[in-house]
Amino acid sequence: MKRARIIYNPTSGREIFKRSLADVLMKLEKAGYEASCHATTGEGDAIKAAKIAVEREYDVVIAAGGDGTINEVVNGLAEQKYRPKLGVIPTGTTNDFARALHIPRDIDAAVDVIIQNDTIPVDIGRMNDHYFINIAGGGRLTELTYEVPSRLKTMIGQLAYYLKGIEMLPSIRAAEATIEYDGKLFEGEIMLFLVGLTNSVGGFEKLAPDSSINDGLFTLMILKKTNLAEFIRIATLALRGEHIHDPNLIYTKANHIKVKSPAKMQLNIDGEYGGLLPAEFFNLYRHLDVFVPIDKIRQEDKLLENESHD
Ligand SMILES: Nc1ncnc2c1ncn2[C@@H]1O[C@H](COP(=O)(O)OP(=O)(O)OP(=O)(O)O)[C@@H](O)[C@H]1O
Repeated sequence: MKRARIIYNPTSGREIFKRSLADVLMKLEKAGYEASCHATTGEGDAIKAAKIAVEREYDVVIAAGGDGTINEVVNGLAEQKYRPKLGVIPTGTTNDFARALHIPRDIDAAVDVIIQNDTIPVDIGRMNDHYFINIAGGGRLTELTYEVPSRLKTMIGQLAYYLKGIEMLPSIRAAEATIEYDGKLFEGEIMLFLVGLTNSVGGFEKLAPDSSINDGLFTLMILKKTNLAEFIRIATLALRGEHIHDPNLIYTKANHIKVKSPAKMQLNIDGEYGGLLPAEFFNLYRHLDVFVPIDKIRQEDKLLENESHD
């Protein structure tokens, strides 16, 4: 009998998952799984729980929560030799990873996706010693480091705030940066850089419209030094996916990226504070098998290859 471990964040989103837990366990049991669960207790607990699930050789780990919980579960799995297949039940406030994989937000429908048993191998990002599923990046935000506690939104999420008129926009300053990407070199003043895995991030659903979840490549975006008006103009274009040809932006694909700066530039990884530069990024090609609604995925040519069914 296959064994599934549910790791869920009881505080995620509107705390709806707890009420469905018994139904989810029963549904999995009916589908032939021996299922058990772990409720996370706070920051970092899902990492530990995922590592324990690896030690206990579960066949499947199901992360129920928002992107923060999935990020932690992936951080617990990514370095292990044996990696259980990953199921996702998106119950958070932000569910960009699930959206990119067309995993439904309805709990029952998300469990059905796992039961249907179709998986695809998905790329995972590594920034220094940490793993990410959606996006990482950096920019020089004067003062902001101290104003905003550790739980920063993604860089682009911050852009969304700025667009809504929050007064932090003027605190983005250009800084000198050196960015090496797959043998190419950029040197100059930048406002920010982003390293994306999925196409939709923090409400910007067309941020990287051509990104594939399993081609081994990041979408690298480098926004060169601009004035405030230009910055807002480009962010507005990004809402519509029309930023990618803008001359102020380098928009390209890369597998290995190194960034350094003489300035103190802060990093962000999947919406959390990620320390300061320098940073090195690796794309871990098809590193995790994730349950997906294969019919929906098939409609997207990009993800057609290498699906598996067992
Ligand atoms: N029992 C808990 N109490 C408080 N925080 C928790 C608990 N369990 C996990 N967490 C933390 O909550 C963070 C956010 O969780 P998650 O992304 O699942 O939900 P979310 O609804 O998207 O969150 P948020 O609304 O805070 O953005 C996790 O990264 C984790 O560190």
